[in-house]
Amino acid sequence: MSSTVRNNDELYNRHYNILHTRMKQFSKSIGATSGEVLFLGSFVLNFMLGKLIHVFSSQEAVYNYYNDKRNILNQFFVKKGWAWTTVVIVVFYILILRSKHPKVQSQQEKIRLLRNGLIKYSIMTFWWVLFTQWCFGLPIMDKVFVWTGGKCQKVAEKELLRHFPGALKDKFFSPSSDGESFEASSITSYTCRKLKGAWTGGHDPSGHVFLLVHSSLYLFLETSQFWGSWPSFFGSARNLCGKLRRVPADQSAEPKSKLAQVVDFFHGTPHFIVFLLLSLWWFMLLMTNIYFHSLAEKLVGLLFAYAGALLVYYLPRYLGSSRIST
Ligand SMILES: CCCCC/C=C\C/C=C\C/C=C\C/C=C\CCCC(=O)SCCNC(=O)CCNC(=O)[C@H](O)C(C)(C)COP(=O)(O)O
Ligand SMILES: Nc1ncnc2c1ncn2[C@@H]1O[C@H](COP(=O)(O)O)[C@@H](OP(=O)(O)O)[C@H]1O
Repeated sequence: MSSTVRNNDELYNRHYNILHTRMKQFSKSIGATSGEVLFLGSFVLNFMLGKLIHVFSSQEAVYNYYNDKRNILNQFFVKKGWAWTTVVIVVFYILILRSKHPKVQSQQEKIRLLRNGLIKYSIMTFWWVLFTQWCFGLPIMDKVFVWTGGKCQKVAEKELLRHFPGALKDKFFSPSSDGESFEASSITSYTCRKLKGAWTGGHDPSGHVFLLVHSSLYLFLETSQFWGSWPSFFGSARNLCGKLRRVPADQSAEPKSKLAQVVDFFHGTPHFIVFLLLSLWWFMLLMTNIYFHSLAEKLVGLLFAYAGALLVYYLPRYLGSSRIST
C-alpha cells in the first residue's frame, strides 16, 4: 500500500472516530441513541435539501405534479395522514404480537406493551388534535396565525350565506373595507378554505410539516424498540423477491401462493410497512419544503412536532420515569 493511501486511510479513520465520539457524547447528553439523533436530524436535512432544490433547480423541475395541491399523494395520504399512521401502527402491533418477538413472550409483557402503546398513542393523538384540529377553540396553528394579525378575507356573501345562515354570519364575520366581501378572525383555516376565502396576513405555521414530522417521529420511536438490523431487513426483502420470481422445481407439490409468501414476509418483517409509510412521509415533506410556506412557518411546524416527541418519549427518559417508557 502506498504511503499516500495509508495516510488517507489514517486521516479518514481519525475523522470517523472523532465524529463517532462526538455523536455518542451528543446522543448521551440528550438521552437519545445515535440512530434517533440521525432520524431527528434527517428532518433538518430535508428542510435544507428542499431549500437548495427550490433555489437551484429549473422552474420546470420545481413546479410539477407534486406542487399541485390536488395530487393524489397529498389528497389521499397526507390529508388523512394521522389515520394512515394509526392504521400502520395498529398493523405493526398485531404483527409483533403474532411474531413471538423475544420482547413480548408472556401474557404480562403483551398487556404491558399494549397499555404503554395506547397511552403513548393517545397523547400523540391529543397533541395532533391540539395543533391541527381543535385547542379549546381554534387549533394552535390557527391561533398563532390569528394572534400574528391573520384573517380569513375576501369571503363572498353568496358563500357565506350558504354556510353561515342567519345570525351566525354576523357573529363571526364583518364587512371588509372594500365593501364587497367579508372577513373573520375567529374561524379555522379549514372553514376559511371551505368558504373559498383568503387566509392571509399572519404567520401561518405549516400543518403539513407538523403532521409529517409528528407522524414520522411517532412511528420511528414507537417501533425502534423492536428493530433488528439493516442486513436482516434487506435480507428478508431480497429473499421474498427471489421467492416471488422463482418457478417451483416440483410442479406437482402444492406451491405456496405468492400472496401467502407476501403475508409471511410481513409477519417476519413487521418494520417493512412502517418503512414504506416513513418513506412516503419523508418524500412528501421534501415536496412541502420545496414548494410551500415560508422558512419560518415550516420551522414552527417542525418545532411543534419535535415538542410532542420530546414530551412523550424523551421527558420520561430524562426524568428516569418507567411509567410510560417501555
Ligand atoms: C398499541 C398501540 C395501539 C395504537 C392504536 C390505538 C387505537 C386505534 C384504534 C383503532 C384503530 C383501528 C383502525 C384505524 C382506522 C382509523 C382510525 C383513525 C383515527 C384518526 O386518526 S381519524 C382522523 C383522520 N384525519 C386525519 O388524519 C387528518 C390529517 N390532516 C390534518 O391534520 C390536516 O389536514 C393537515 C395538518 C395535514 C393540513 O392542514 P390544512 O393545511 O389542510 O389545514
Ligand atoms: N407535499 C405537498 N403536496 C401537495 N400540497 C401540499 C404539500 N404540502 C403542503 N401542501 C398544500 O399547501 C397548503 C399549505 O399546507 P399546510 O398549511 O398544511 O402546510 C395546503 O393547501 P390547502 O390548504 O389548500 O389544501 C396543502 O394542501
